[in-house]
Amino acid sequence: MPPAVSPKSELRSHIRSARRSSAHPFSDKSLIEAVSAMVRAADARTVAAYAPLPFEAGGPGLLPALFAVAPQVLLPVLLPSRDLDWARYDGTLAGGPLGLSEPTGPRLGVDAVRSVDLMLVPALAVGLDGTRLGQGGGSYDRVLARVTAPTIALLHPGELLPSVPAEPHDQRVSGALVGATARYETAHLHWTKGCAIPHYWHSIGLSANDGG
Ligand SMILES: Nc1nc2c(c(=O)[nH]1)N(C=O)[C@@H](CNc1ccc(C(=O)N[C@@H](CCC(=O)O)C(=O)O)cc1)CN2
Ligand SMILES: Nc1ncnc2c1ncn2[C@@H]1O[C@H](COP(=O)(O)OP(=O)(O)OP(=O)(O)O)[C@@H](O)[C@H]1O
Repeated sequence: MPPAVSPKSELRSHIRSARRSSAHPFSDKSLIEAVSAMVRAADARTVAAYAPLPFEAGGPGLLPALFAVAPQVLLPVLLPSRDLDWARYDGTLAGGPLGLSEPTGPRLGVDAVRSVDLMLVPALAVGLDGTRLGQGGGSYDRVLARVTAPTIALLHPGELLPSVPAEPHDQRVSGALVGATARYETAHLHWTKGCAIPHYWHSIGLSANDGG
């Protein structure tokens, strides 16, 4: 008998192989433009972000753009427990476990994210209710439970799904920013029902639903 494959791991493989088989230059560019506009409109001082893995939404231009627009950017450092410590991004990264690029500065502790103004969250897929499918370490379930600021997952086109498989421990994101498919499109902001859209995001010309 073949080994049982969970619905989450099946969807992870599907999205990982889809990401590997097509580049998303318009998506990455539109995500970077939208994120920069959101940071400016929110006047966010401290933004928690991530160093995109190859094929992850945002691409190699995400951090340089954020560094230029946000006074302080925090990046995750994977702990042996799979919880996440945080350190300030100073423009340099070093190789970490699992092919990750991590910041090299002083570790600020797992609670440093409690005081961010905005969190950008890596994800493979998000459901319309905000349920997030990640890499499978359970790291962001722990992190999202600590964060009160808006939490926005960055996605490539086709990765915002009607629903994704959920388990009781899954923590939802407040929204998902989905990158564009063509040169002149903008990213689309999907806001999870029940989360109020901060007023400043109405003004930045993103295509968005109206939350709830
Ligand atoms: N850019 C980024 N940084 C991040 C995360 C993330 O999802 N993206 N994390 C989120 O929690 C944490 C790291 N957790 C991770 C857990 C598992 C794998 C993993 O299984 N990687 C696969 C390859 C993935 C692929 O091919 O796309 C592997 O090693 O086989 C990666 C990161 C913290 N930093
Ligand atoms: N709050 C938690 N504390 C400890 N372990 C947890 C917690 N939440 C989830 N986990 C563990 O992490 C495992 C993987 O969770 P899940 O499949 O939801 O990861 P994910 O959200 O896709 O991954 P990631 O956040 O790292 O990208 C779960 O099976 C569970 O054992």
